[in-house]
Amino acid sequence: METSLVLPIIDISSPDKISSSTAKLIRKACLEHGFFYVKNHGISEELMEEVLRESKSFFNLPLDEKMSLLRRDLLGYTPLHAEKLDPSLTSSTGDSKESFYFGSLEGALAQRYPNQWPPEGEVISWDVETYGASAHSDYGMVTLLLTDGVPGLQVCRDKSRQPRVWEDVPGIRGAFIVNIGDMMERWTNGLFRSTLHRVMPVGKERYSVVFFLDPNPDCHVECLESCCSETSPPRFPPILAGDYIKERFRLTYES
Ligand SMILES: O=C(O)CCC(=O)C(=O)O
Ligand SMILES: [Fe+2]
Repeated sequence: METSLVLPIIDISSPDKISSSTAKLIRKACLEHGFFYVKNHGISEELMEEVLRESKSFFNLPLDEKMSLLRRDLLGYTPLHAEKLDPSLTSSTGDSKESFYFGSLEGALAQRYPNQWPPEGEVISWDVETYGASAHSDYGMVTLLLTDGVPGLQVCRDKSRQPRVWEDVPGIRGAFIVNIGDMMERWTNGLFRSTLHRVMPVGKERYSVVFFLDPNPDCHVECLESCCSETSPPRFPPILAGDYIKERFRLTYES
């Protein structure tokens, strides 16, 4: 059964003076759902709309131009059906989703993982395609999601329950949807929840822009002292962030 989920909407205006009550609200949302909205984040609606417009222009480029930017070392273009976010699915076709990944613009990470960009002035307009992403949780720490308002995103709050119960997460104009990723779940010993989610096709094109905040590749991710005790020992072995992400990508692209 699919219902709409009412997630907390957290006002983060004045981040320099973020009050302890706001921090408490964020903590509560991470404990309860691993998903919430943030509003008054300081990014203008014009900029959010422009980013969605540029995305449409990029994905409307001829396939051979997009393929010339094919994903190398995690970053670049991934064509339709190249990813299967739920590697356990037995169907042979991957997700009905095209992506363009880019990372840091400067610094050591940008040198290690160079971005690929289309030539300037190449992006034009509109296309019709349906995007879907099979059930998965995100790999990193925190994800910020901007959608064009077309529905499709659903979460499953209890991944251990069968059959899975999926609830719609509607977009809220001007707000970002925020969700916790697996490495944050590992750090907090499962206290902060990395919630299973998916995107259902809704019969029309849908654009989303996603920011994945990941630890640096050489970061050791292991249970924080404050999140474990004798009665609640670490549930996940320590991992190196770079190795973990690479393995998740491998499963996504090779299954
Ligand atoms: O497009 C969306 O709403 C979510 C996309 C997503 O879950 C992802 O890229 O990890
Ligand atoms: Fe996701």
